Amino acid sequence: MSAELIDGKAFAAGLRARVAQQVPAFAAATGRAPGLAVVLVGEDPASAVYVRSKGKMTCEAGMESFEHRLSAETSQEELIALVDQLNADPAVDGILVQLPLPGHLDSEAVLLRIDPDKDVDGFHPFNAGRLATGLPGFVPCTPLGCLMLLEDRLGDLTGLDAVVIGRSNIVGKPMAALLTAKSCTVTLTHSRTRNLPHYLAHADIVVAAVGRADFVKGEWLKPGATVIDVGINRVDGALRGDVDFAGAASVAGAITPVPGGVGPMTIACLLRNTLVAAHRREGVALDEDSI
Ligand SMILES: Nc1nc2c(c(=O)[nH]1)N[C@@H](CN(C=O)c1ccc(C(=O)N[C@@H](CCC(=O)O)C(=O)O)cc1)CN2
Repeated sequence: MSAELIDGKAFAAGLRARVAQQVPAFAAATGRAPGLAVVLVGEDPASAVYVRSKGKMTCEAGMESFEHRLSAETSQEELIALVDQLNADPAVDGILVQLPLPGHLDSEAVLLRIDPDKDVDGFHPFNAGRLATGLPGFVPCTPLGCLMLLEDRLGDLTGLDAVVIGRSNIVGKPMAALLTAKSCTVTLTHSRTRNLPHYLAHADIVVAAVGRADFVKGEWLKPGATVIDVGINRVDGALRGDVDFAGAASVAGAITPVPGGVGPMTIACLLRNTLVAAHRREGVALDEDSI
């Protein structure tokens, strides 16, 4: 392996510490801590683990955690009623509905119901539009975390060739928008792109978010490329990324591991977005770029 390992776990710990540092001043100004409400419907084991971590890390940062665990049989009306209640609650600055929802629920309608100014997941179409047009809003946590890791390693991204693999609303599309805003030349590819290696051969930055274990091969990469692996695929009980790590690590300049790369950044960025939401809602000044 010649590639440098990008330690997302360590970077995320630093980000959570920077968030925590800001909480006492907010509390002094407003008489309360920033509040994050997380809604889990059903018993998906991975979701339950993520929700538990979110609650724990929210409290560790000195913020207020409101956890709502609903049964798998919860109706659309019940879930919408809870979102309405959280929208109206002044102690709640951020609302997150853990995905995926059970199949009988309409995720799009639920996400649309969240107050865009409390949408710390950045999934509401208002926030997607704000990102696409360069207006301040909330950026989805996983692509925001990827961008932070890229800027930490590469500094100014201007002019770099970036290939994003995957066109989901949660990762691929916002990732492409963020890199475009940083003046990269961005190619958004996906599982049906013809001749993916052709695009990767020129890419200084590769963000793989396609949801297929070991999909990206080392020989497709430009030597020295920075590779961000968003994939979390469970294969025979083990976690695998979307990138064939061993092959890629012998060609890339730097690469995120799975686990310990992008994953921990997701929750750290959620805490960051909650802190930002709280300050914006209360009209308290915050240097958002310093966090
Ligand atoms: N409403 C949302 N739902 C989901 C999101 C999201 O951002 N908002 N993202 C994912 C799940 N997720 C957070 O919710 C998440 C995924 C992975 C990690 C993480 O730290 N992963 C570890 C490995 C953990 C493991 O063993 O499973 C790592 O990569 O090192 C944190 C959060 C889908 N749903």
